Amino acid sequence: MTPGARVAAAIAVLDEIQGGAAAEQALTAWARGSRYAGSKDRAAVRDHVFDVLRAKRSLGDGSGRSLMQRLALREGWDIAALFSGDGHAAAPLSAEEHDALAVPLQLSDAARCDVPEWLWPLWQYSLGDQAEAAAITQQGRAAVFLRVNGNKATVAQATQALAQDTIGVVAYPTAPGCLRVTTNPRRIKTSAAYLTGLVELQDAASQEAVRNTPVPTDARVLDYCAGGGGKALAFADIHDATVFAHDIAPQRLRDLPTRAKRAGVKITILPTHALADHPKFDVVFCDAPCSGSGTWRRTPDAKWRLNADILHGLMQSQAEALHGAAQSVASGGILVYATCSVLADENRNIVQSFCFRNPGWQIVRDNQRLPDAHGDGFYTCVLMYP
Ligand SMILES: C[S@@+](CC[C@H](N)C(=O)[O-])C[C@H]1O[C@@H](n2cnc3c(N)ncnc32)[C@H](O)[C@@H]1O
Repeated sequence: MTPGARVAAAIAVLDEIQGGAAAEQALTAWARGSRYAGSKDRAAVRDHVFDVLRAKRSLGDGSGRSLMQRLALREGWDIAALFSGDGHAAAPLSAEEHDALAVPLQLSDAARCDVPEWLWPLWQYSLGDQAEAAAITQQGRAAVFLRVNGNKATVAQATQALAQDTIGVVAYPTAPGCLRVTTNPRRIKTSAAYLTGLVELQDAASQEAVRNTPVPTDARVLDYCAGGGGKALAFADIHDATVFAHDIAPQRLRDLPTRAKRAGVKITILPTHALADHPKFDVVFCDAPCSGSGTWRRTPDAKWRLNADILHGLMQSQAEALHGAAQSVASGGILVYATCSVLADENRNIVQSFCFRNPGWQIVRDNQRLPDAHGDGFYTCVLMYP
């Protein structure tokens, strides 16, 4: 596909999304109907679509065609070449489109920062003087990070293995075992280093959260909201602990045995009925469901789908998950509440209300990490019942 044809394809996909389709579904449907598109074409179209979605409001929130025109303008691309009408490229700009593009958009602060209008007051309340910077960071792409599985390889060995699949990485100063991918991130899942368990895809902020959790030697650790098991795998790798995984939705755990085998670690899955009778744990990590507002660079359409009702539902789930997780903490143990959100309503406010309703629990420390070049936004709070 020519660059113009890729832009035209992105316009069609964006029109589907603007019409209500989910981004991944719209991209999959386009790929299925476009067998001529190779992997590089699919990647390029996906990049266009996601680049627009991260900044949809500041690009005018119009049709796919106008969004792609504004993206091209912002990026300094040759608009006449991309909208040439040649082959499968989109039609040339009309005189009206030229005129419209020449006029800067009048944007509210929320639109300029690509935050939903209804959320802007909460965003500002949560992030204070970092509100604009954190939002603007999420208009761009996120870096890709790997965790070297210390059971299987050193950083040098993993780096060398990745290089054999032409994947470039740099070791990351903030966390031992953390690598930032510099070239060919799309090859990771088919690389020998990944398939043999030398590395896991995991954001630097998640790695940091697990690494910074105070885990006594030989502790029993429960990943209470384990989902795909990313945190459980990291606990088993980073800490000298026996690791258990639980999730209210057992089907979410289905890949964990395979992942654990690949990583060469042991993780015991505990279904809900087994948890109540199980001896309690020294550390319970509660990675609660959330808006993902610290990860919107990677899931930008989630930003635009969030509304007040959904947020309220998430806050109820968070309170329930934290309350449930607390039941499994052994006397003298610790409870960690975590989300990949930056909103106070999903983070400190949930923990404070839990402490208010459960006297005795105390916050030892909490940390709100904001999205930046070094990882996602992520909140952690360590609690104890002294
Ligand atoms: C943010 S995801 C977890 C991501 C996972 N820890 C990882 O690193 O891949 C939240 C998970 O919490 C689970 N969940 C929601 N409410 C729960 C509850 N009350 N008890 C246990 N798990 C819950 C959801 O099914 C979901 O898989």
